[in-house]
Amino acid sequence: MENDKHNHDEEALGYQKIESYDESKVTAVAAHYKDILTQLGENPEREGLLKTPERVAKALQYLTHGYDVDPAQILRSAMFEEDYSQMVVVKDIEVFSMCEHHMLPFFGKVHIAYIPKGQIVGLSKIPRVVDAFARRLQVQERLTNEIRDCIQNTLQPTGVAVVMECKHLCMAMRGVQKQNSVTTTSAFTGGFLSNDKTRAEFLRLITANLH
Ligand SMILES: Nc1nc2c(ncn2[C@@H]2O[C@H](COP(=O)(O)OP(=O)(O)OP(=O)(O)O)[C@@H](O)[C@H]2O)c(=O)[nH]1
Ligand SMILES: [Zn+2]
Repeated sequence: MENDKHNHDEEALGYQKIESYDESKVTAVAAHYKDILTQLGENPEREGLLKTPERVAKALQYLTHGYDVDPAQILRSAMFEEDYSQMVVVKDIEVFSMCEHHMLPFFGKVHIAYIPKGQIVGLSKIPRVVDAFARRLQVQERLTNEIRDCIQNTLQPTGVAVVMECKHLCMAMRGVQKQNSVTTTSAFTGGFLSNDKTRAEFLRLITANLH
């Protein structure tokens, strides 16, 4: 009974609370990681590594749990009619994702704005949508566009703006080894695309030090 209620709540919210893992997937992925440790020249039987394959399998399951989340449903679960038609900006949202090329992290900040057209959304749902797309194998450009498209198509505001600034560990710890470079991507719809003043106002608000 308690369990039924829990599942029902998760369905309504559109996301799963990650407190449990798919044990059969953990076992399968862990077996591969045991082999990988051996291939890397390690001894998977030494004490410090005994539980490592299972930990890595769980970590990867967590870091890709966005595949099991419905981002549009997250927004739909908290949309309210409200007579407010100015820009709403949520800035400095931390984002952690993994590049699909190397499966290494990229992370930074995302700034999001929308201009409501009759409906607003619960503020916390915006970072939840970011996480739903970020906790997958990604490229920064697609992640930026997916967040924009989800907010635009679900909330149907007058415009959406997304700016993301990230460091990519595949560029810092290996490869070209540039530790300080930051990649910025952006995606706009509606007024943010067609109206220079609206876009400038958004860019001013995300760079302003108001608090
Ligand atoms: N556009 C884009 N490229 C990314 C992202 N994350 C990683 N990359 C790039 O994906 C590319 C993959 O290129 P490859 O030449 O196949 O891989 P590689 O030999 O490991 O390349 P290097 O990183 O230059 O050593 C690299 O240039 C990475 O910097 C991302 O989010 N967006
Ligand atoms: Zn990469």
